[in-house]
Amino acid sequence: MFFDPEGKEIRMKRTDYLSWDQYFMGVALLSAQRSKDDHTQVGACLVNDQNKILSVGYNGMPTGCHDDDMPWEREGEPLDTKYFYVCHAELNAILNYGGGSLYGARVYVTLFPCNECAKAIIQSGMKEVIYMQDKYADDDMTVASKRMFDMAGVKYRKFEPKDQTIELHL
Ligand SMILES: Nc1ccn([C@H]2C[C@H](O)[C@@H](COP(=O)(O)O)O2)c(=O)n1
Ligand SMILES: [Zn+2]
Repeated sequence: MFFDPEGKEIRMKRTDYLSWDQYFMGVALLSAQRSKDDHTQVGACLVNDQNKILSVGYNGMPTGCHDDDMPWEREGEPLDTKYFYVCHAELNAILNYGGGSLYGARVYVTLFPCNECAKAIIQSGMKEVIYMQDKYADDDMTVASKRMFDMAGVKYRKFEPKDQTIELHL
């Protein structure tokens, strides 16, 4: 605390608050922590142009398909891997939204959208993707996503964290 010569407290404006990007990516990261995927946890947070959170999601098995009864393998017989079954974070966030149109919204996602989610993002009218990781950048599905985003006028940019940690004090 600081005081003026009369001993009166000088109030300082707080500067250590989260930016909108940090806040929404923080929500996406927290949502990802709900995923049972032992290899890649993904979280997504949909936000409107007034910075209101519309929906969140994470990668998980469809409702009624119990996590413990489903395969989480990455390799092997296709039917015995997770890929045919798991619902991606972005798609869950889109489907979890019960409020009408997502036109003009942006999506904060911890991993760059695959081609299937890219289609859903475009078709639901969202206009911007802010992503954290792009670990499958060289895969055809990501190349296809970027090709579609470019053609459809959906902007995408990498989230650049100021710090590597977001602290939660409970
Ligand atoms: N944008 C994305 C990309 C992937 N996912 C999900 C789908 C799987 O659960 C996992 C990827 O598994 P991996 O091949 O890395 O073992 O992430 C998603 O939700 N959104
Ligand atoms: Zn996807």
